[in-house]
Amino acid sequence: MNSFKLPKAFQNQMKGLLGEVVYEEFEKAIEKEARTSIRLNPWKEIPNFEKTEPIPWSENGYFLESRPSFTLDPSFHAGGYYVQEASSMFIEHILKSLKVIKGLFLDLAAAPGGKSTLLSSYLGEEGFLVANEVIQNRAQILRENIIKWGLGNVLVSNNDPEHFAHLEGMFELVLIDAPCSGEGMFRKDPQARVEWSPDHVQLCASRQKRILDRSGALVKAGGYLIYSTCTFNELENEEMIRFLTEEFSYEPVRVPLDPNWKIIESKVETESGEFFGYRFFPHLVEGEGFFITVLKRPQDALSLEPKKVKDFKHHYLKEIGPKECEQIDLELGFSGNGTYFQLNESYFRINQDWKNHVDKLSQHLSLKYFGVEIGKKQGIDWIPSPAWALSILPKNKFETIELSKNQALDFLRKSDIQFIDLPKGWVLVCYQSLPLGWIKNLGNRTNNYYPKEWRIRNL
Ligand SMILES: C[S@@+](CC[C@H](N)C(=O)[O-])C[C@H]1O[C@@H](n2cnc3c(N)ncnc32)[C@H](O)[C@@H]1O
Repeated sequence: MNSFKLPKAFQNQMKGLLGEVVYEEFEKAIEKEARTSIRLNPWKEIPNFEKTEPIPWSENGYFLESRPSFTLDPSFHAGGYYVQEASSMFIEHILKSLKVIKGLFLDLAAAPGGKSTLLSSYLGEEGFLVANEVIQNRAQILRENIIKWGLGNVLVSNNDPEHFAHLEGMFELVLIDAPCSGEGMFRKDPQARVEWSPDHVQLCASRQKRILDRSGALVKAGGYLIYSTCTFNELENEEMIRFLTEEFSYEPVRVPLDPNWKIIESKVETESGEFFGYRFFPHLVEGEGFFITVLKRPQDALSLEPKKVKDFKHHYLKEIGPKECEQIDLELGFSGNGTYFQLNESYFRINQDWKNHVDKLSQHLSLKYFGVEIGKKQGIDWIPSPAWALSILPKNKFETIELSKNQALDFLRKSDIQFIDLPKGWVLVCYQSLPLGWIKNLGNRTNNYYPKEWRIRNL
């Protein structure tokens, strides 16, 4: 039983939404323990994962029997899976059922990266995602999670929604997982109950309007805007659909539902017709409270396809010419259509198809990461970066060793590990075949190159 009582005004609001009788069930449900679920990385296989109960709307989502210590599981640090509550995974169903084109996506409020890793998985090698977070230290966590997920199809930026003004009509899909009053988190996060008040709901709604005001025009013609919150009240949900349809031209989208899922469809009357929202109540769904809506940008809206910049100039990003890119690919054992940029001496690789987009994005956004950071070049040698180890790019030029669980945890603690017969030079260390990072055998000692800021502490 939670020691933080539900605020009276919240109880009344929910009774208004659900009725007195159903409210009782709702209240009982939020006093119960939340179920733990994970979403597997479809590009990284965990050999020993025993598939548990699947999440009905997600191909890669599973409920776990109990909550293990994820920190003590090396496969988690290797980006083999992401811990995410089940309702949020519904985005996968939306993308698949609407067959959203795998183009340029934007996740405007992305940290810590739950939904970004889902979008990255959906896009795979065919699309590219801008994962943006306004708060600097949260953008760092987002960067770490994107690097560990490892697909190389993401650019992480640290900007206010305001800074996207020059990118109107550029995105196939814009996701706004808005900061909200967090009513759907009352079970998982009791502190959310303390912070809740009707005034806070109003404050969140004003902030959401500000964010939507700056993002409504970013979607290209025929593309989609997805808006979601982890709160139940109408002010932060249905009202935002009304706001969007008043400010921008959008068409309604209805998402197919299986009645067994018990997701509640909400119909919203607007001047532009009837729109739809989807609410996840914890007494009906095995997941946290959630609201999501999808809107489609009409075909006659603006679209922006970035053109090739002839003389790309940037104050810290350097473009690498095609000849040198080919040479690097050859040296590192990559095939396919990669292109490189250099930033602070380090080389970053992206799929050539997204180069013009990255050129354009880099002119307007504060980049924290993009593609895969390969590493630095020292003479004819490469100093491989931790991000390359964690990426799905090949690492065939290096020796590899498989670690036991205890050795893997020592590596992740950045401790020294004793090895017998370790090859000389850079060695890729893996746990259950999933790469974790690099060590370098200098003969008389071995250095552990796991990033200091990611190391696991006190465990
Ligand atoms: C619900 S969380 C996002 C969770 C994330 N999408 C995920 O699935 O892991 C909302 C995010 O919005 C960010 N945020 C707060 N104020 C904001 C603002 N004014 N504009 C844009 N984002 C904001 C917060 O820092 C937070 O990371």
